[in-house]
Amino acid sequence: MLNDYPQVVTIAGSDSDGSAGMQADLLTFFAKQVYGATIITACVSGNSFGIHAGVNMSADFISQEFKDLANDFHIRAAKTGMLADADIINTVANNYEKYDFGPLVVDPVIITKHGDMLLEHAAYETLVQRLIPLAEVLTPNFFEAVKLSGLDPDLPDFQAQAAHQLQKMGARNVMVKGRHDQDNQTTVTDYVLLENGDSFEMTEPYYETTHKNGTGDTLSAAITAELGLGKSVETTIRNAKKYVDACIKNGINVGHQFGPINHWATK
Ligand SMILES: Nc1ncnc2c1ncn2[C@@H]1O[C@H](COP(=O)(O)OP(=O)(O)O)[C@@H](O)[C@H]1O
Ligand SMILES: Cc1ncc(COP(=O)(O)OP(=O)(O)O)c(N)n1
Repeated sequence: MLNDYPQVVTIAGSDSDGSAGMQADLLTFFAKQVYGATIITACVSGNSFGIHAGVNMSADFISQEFKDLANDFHIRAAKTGMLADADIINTVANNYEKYDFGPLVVDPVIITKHGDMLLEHAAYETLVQRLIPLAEVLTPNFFEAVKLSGLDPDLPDFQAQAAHQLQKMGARNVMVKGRHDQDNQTTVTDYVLLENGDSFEMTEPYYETTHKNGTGDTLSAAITAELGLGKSVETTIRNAKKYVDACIKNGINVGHQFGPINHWATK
């Protein structure tokens, strides 16, 4: 007998240290009990000290990956991660529009929390024009929300205003993740604006740890997995936040500087 698991796909970069990128996505898909396929856009080489080299896949190769999956699989939800440049964004948008891969979670990956650039500056406009309108759920971190919305991060209600701005730019549901770079911080608050105009905040403790690579990928992959399982957008976002919180809280001892989170964690 063959068991049935929903099939989902991550359209993202490979990160050699396994802490982020499609490796974090696949670990999350496995933990969430969905089958994960991959459309690889780029490969970066690095370790817990940072990223040291990278190569991008060609547009033809990425299109072939889409075609091969579409010809054989029933993909029920998809997410994007590192897309590297405008050419790759256009290729991904064109192919996503061509095939039925279910709802799209767009994690607008621009820079890692350690300062490594994963998207060319010249590609921001393409991200806005081509990908944000395709997003069922858009999950910018605080920095990405500043870049994409153009709003002043010091506004007292910056996250809410940015979420509304990004929704006007075409994303159906927007989660603007909270800052976690401030002195004496005790909590992190993410802000969510749903398609119907409802909004809510999610606050969890702030964990002071060197092991938090891949948090954004894990969150967006968990949302994708549960969309693939047929859950509502609000439920997937709430559950994803709980999952990533557990993954950060119960760390694992891997790497000598900035390590991964723990995808085995459940609470
Ligand atoms: N140190 C931390 N303590 C608690 N929660 C965190 C911490 N770092 C990130 N998070 C949470 O992890 C999720 C991913 O956010 P973030 O790390 O900002 O994304 P990205 O990896 O895209 O920069 C969010 O829900 C955020 O609130
Ligand atoms: C290939 C690749 N490498 C690194 C990242 C960054 O992961 P993310 O979860 O977005 O951010 P950090 O929390 O690790 O800074 C990526 N998306 N893709």
